[in-house]
Parts: sequence; structure tokens; C-alpha cells
Amino acid sequence: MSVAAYKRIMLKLSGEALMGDDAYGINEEVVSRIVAEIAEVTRLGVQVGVVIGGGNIFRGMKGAASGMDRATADYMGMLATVMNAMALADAFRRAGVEARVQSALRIDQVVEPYIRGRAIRHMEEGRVVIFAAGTGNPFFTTDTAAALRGSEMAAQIVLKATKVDGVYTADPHKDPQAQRYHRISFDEAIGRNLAVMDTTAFALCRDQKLPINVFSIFKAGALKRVVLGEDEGTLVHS
Ligand SMILES: Nc1ncnc2c1ncn2[C@@H]1O[C@H](COP(=O)(O)OP(=O)(O)OP(=O)(O)O)[C@@H](O)[C@H]1O
Ligand SMILES: O=c1ccn([C@@H]2O[C@H](COP(=O)(O)O)[C@@H](O)[C@H]2O)c(=O)[nH]1
Repeated sequence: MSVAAYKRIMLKLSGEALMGDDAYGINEEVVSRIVAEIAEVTRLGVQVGVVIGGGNIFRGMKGAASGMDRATADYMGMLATVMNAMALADAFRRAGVEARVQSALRIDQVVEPYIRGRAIRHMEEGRVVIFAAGTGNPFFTTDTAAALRGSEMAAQIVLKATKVDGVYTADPHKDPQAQRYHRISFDEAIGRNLAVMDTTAFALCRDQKLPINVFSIFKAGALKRVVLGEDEGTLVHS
């Protein structure tokens, strides 16, 4: 039987990944496939927290660039992540996996508020906890929320599931010559301004000695490979 390398993980799931090939929003087929991959990992006995992004619906920076007040736009971005979290939780329900959404912004009629002790308890009970609304504060990102919740939940690793298969010397979507790192230290990633994740998230994980693995959510089986400790994506380490 396969043995997981981690007991508890914090998975940062790209919002943009949820739209698949669509121009906007949530592609149900993509969500079901991602949920099936996460469900497989829970069957290995791994406790899973998920921080969901919102880039498929709204990004604060984009709103601010077109003249909106930045904080207002960021709150809208956080609300977008709540919609993604609800879609994800519903897909888990349909797949027969117990999941709970906890939001950093209070919307008690819709989802549970974020309560650390309760989130830990859910995970110990084998429920997937989906952390919505990022950190609950404007001017941050869901990458930072993943670093924060990962630290609070005492996860052993943050897994950034995104559209690229690791950390590159430059953005591979812009520079075809970019080379992928197998491993890279936090200091080097920060020093080289590698924008795959924001500096605040890198710095928090570095300070908490919480490693990050960046991998592609579009590569079938990649999540399980990372969880089994196999060579996949890029490891960012202390
Ligand atoms: N050095 C780099 N290595 C890898 N990817 C990079 C690098 N620099 C920039 N990127 C870009 O960072 C993107 C991933 O981060 P981004 O914040 O855009 O998305 P996400 O966090 O996955 O999604 P969302 O914000 O929708 O939740 C990649 O798709 C890639 O284009
Ligand atoms: O702590 C947070 C997290 C997110 N936001 C806003 O939400 C959007 C979507 O999040 P992504 O990380 O880009 O997927 C983000 O652009 C911010 O506007 C926030 O304000 N605080």
C-alpha cells in the first residue's frame, strides 16, 4: 500500500484553474476532476485543508487598475473565493467526501466562520476544510492565506496547485527559455523576485520553516505523487 509522506497538507488551489478552457467562472468538469484527485489523497489518510483562489472571477488588482478603490476591489475578490469554495464543497458532496467551508469574512447564513480549533477538529475527523475569503484582509492574496492557514493548522507542507508545473527562472508563460528549478531556497526565490507566489507568502513559510511544493493541477496524478513524496514540481525550502 502507498504511504503518504505527510499527515496534514495545505493545498492552495488556483482560482483560474477552475475555469479550465472557459474564459471565466467555474467549469464543473474541471472541478469534478480536481475533487477526484483530492479525494484520492484523503483515502491515503492525509488530512487536507484547501485554500481556494478567486482569479477565475475577480482580482482586486484588476479592479483597482480600472479605477476602483483597492480595498473595495479586494473585498470583492475575497467574496469571489467564497463562491469557488461553495462550488468545490458541493462537488465534494457529490463525490461522497465530507467537506466544510470556513470563511475569513463572516457570512454566517452561507458558510461557517473561520474558527481555528474547529477547522483542526474537522481535519482530524477526516473532513476536507476549504478556507474561503483568503486572510479576510485586503492587500493580501490567497497564496498568503495558504501560508497563514498552513502555519496555523500545523500542516507539514503547502502545496501550490497552479497552471505551471513548478518554479521557473522566469514566468514560463512569457519566457520560453525559462528553466524549471527542481528545488530552490526561500531566500533565492525571494531574492530573484520569482512571481509564481507573492513575497509575503514565501517569507511567512520561510519563517515558519514550512516547505512549499509548486506543481501543475492540470497534470493527472501530480497531487498524489507530491503527497507520496515523489519527485514532482519544485520544492521551495529553508
Ligand atoms: N518564476 C516563475 N515560475 C513559475 N511561474 C511563474 C513565475 N513567474 C510568474 N509565474 C506565473 O505565476 C502564475 C501562478 O500564479 P498566479 O498567482 O497567477 O496564479 P494562481 O495563484 O495559481 O491562481 P489564482 O490567483 O487564480 O488563485 C503562473 O501561471 C505563471 O504564469
Ligand atoms: O487575503 C486575501 C486574499 C485575497 N484577496 C483578494 O481576492 C482576490 C482573489 O485572490 P487570488 O489570490 O488572486 O486568487 C485577490 O486578487 C484579492 O483582490 C484579498 O484581498 N485578501
